Amino acid sequence: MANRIPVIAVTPGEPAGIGPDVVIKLCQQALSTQVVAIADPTLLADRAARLGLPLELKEYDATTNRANNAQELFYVPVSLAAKVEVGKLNPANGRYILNTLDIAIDGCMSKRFDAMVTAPVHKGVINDAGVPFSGHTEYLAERSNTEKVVMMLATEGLRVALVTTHLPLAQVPAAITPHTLEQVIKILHKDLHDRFGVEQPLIKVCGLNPHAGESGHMGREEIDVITPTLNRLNASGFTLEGPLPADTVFTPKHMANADTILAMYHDQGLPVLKYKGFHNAVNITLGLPFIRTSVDHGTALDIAGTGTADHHSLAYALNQAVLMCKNTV
Ligand SMILES: NC(=O)C1=CN([C@@H]2O[C@H](COP(=O)(O)OP(=O)(O)OC[C@H]3O[C@@H](n4cnc5c(N)ncnc54)[C@H](O)[C@@H]3O)[C@@H](O)[C@H]2O)C=CC1
Ligand SMILES: NCC(=O)COP(=O)(O)O
Repeated sequence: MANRIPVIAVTPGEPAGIGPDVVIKLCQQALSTQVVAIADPTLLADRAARLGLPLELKEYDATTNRANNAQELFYVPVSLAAKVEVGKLNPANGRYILNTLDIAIDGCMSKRFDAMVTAPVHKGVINDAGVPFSGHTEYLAERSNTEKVVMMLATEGLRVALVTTHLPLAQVPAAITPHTLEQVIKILHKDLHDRFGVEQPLIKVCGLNPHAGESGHMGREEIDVITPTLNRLNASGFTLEGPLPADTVFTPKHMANADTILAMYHDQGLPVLKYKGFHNAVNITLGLPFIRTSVDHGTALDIAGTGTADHHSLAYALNQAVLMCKNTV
C-alpha cells in the first residue's frame, strides 16, 4: 500500500443501539485514515440530527483515497428494511445488519478494504430474525471459510484471549479438547509473533476449574486435557505456563511478564479485562485472512441516541486496525 492510506470499513452494527452514535462521534474530528461506514445513510443522518452533531455524508468512491475530514463520513449504502426506533430492537432489520457485515467481509477479502472495524450487534435480535448467529467472531470465520479463529481483547497492560467464545456454559468443558486448545494456542502464538512483534510469546493458560482443579479433586480437565496439551506444545518450542488458577493469574505478579492470558471461556477472562479497561479496549479476531477489530462494549440500548455513549473504544479499535494494516503494532 505504498502511497495509499488504509481504507477501513466500519459497520455501525445494531441500528437501534449506540453503534451509529459512536461512529458519528468518532467522525467529529479529522481522522488519519479513510473510514467508510457500511450503512443506510438515512440512519446516520437521522442519528446525527438527533445527537445535534454535524455530519457530511459522502458516498464512497474507490478512486478517492484520502483521510476523512472532521465531521465527514464516507459510506457504502445499504438499505434498512424498517424504520429505526432508537433503543428498540426490530428483527425486521436483522438481515440489514448481516448485509452490512457481508459487504465489509467481501470488501476485505477482495482487498477493496484494508480492514474492518465493527460496532456492536445484538446477537438475540439476529436470531429472532431467523438467522442462527452467535457473534461477529463466529460469523466472520464461517463467512471467510476459516476453520478456527481466536477472540482476543486488549487494553493497556493486559491481553486476554479465549479458548471458547459464545456458547452456553454447560457446553464449555466438552468444547475444550486437545485439538481445539492446540489450534487456539498456535493461532495466538503466530499472531502475537507476526502482528504484535512478540518474539517468543509467553502465554499463561488458565485452568477450567476452581484452583485449576486442585490436583483433580475439583475437576479433571486440567489433568486429562490441558496439562498434556501444554506439555506437548512446550516440547515443540512454545512458551506456555499453566494451567494456572484463574483467580490468581490476573494478579500483578503474573500479569507483569505475560504476553497474553488465555482464558478457557468468555466470562472467565472478559470481566477482568473490562474491569481494567472498559472504553479503552479493543476486541481483535486472530486467525482471519483479513484484519478485524471491534469495540469492547455492547449495543447499550438504554443510552442510544442520548449522546452519552463513549466512543473511545471505537477509536481504539480503529487505531489498532490501522497499526495492524501497517504491521507496526
Ligand atoms: N462487539 C459486539 O457486537 C458486542 C455485542 N454485545 C451485545 O450487546 C448486547 C447488550 O449487551 P450488554 O451486556 O447489555 O452490554 P453493553 O455493553 O451493551 O451495556 C452494559 C452497560 O454499559 C453501558 N455502556 C456500554 N457501552 C457504553 C459506551 N460506549 N458508553 C457508555 N456506556 C456504555 C450500557 O449503557 C450498560 O449500562 C448483547 O446483545 C450483547 O450480545 C456485547 C458485547 C460486544
Ligand atoms: N464479549 C465480546 C463479544 O460479545 C463480542 O463478540 P463478537 O461479536 O465480536 O464476536
